[in-house]
Amino acid sequence: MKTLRIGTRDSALAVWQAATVARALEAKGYKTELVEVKSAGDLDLSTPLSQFGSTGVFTKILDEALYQDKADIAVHSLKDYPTQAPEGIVMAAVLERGPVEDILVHKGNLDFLDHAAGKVATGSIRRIAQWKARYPEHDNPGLRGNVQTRLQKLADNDWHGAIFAKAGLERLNLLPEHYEILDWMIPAPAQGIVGITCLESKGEFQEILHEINHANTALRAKVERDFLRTVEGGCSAPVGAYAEIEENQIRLQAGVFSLDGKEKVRLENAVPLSAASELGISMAQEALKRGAAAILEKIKHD
Ligand SMILES: NCc1[nH]cc(CCC(=O)O)c1CC(=O)O
Repeated sequence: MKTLRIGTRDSALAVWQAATVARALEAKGYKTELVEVKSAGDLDLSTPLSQFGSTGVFTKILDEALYQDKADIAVHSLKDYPTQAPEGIVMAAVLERGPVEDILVHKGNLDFLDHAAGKVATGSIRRIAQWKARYPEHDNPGLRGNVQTRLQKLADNDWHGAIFAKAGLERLNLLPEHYEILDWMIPAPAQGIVGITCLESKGEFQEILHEINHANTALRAKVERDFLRTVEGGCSAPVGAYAEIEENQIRLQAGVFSLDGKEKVRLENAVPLSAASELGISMAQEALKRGAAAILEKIKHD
């Protein structure tokens, strides 16, 4: 078998994720090499992410690498990958989920949480909406860039804290001394999950990737992303979804939030594993009926 070319973005986190995929494949006896590419989302740090229009700003460049046969497979943070894969591309495997939580990195003093002048930086509309729901007086300065850049910006500014995915910091050994797990914040669908794509036409790569697929993680990701796909209708929306498998059941917690934090629809439901394929979709339909449709319509308008 020839060497598998693994496409990855060139950020430290992306390379860590791709190297982890490489190790898993090598443990199964395959040879690998990394092919690093830059993405538009990494190059233009001045534009807020929400203004790139559609989802997939980080991921298109790796889709291109597959189409152009520059890579055989491509490694993504699954939460950044569109819920509908582009024509001819399949999400062929996921690795076992890492930490799923959002965390608040702060400067050693949490007193600001009780004060109106609190400043907590994040570039994610899902995080802003949930933060505003809990701390309506606080300011949420925008924050973009890779993990190291964002930690540096926090250090350089007068902000009290900034929000991160625990997975990203832990994977790079950058978890700082002062942080709090935000157990009340619903994570992004598929947060903490590494996904691997290849061309649909390449059955041989799909079979290889199947060998490293983590089935439990794949099921949780499917339910969370089914919820997102059903509510979102293509735009990047403030949506959280978190699925857990317990014995023979799968439980989904999900939420859709208005940007000012004033409106929210939160749901939680558990069903037998045999009904997992319907759970995300039916809960999304329920959420839309209970007000999520109106929240999302307003966001599209503004
Ligand atoms: N949107 C950027 C992004 N994409 C994946 C991760 C971290 C790994 C993960 O959540 O799977 C991050 C950083 C963050 O959200 O703080």
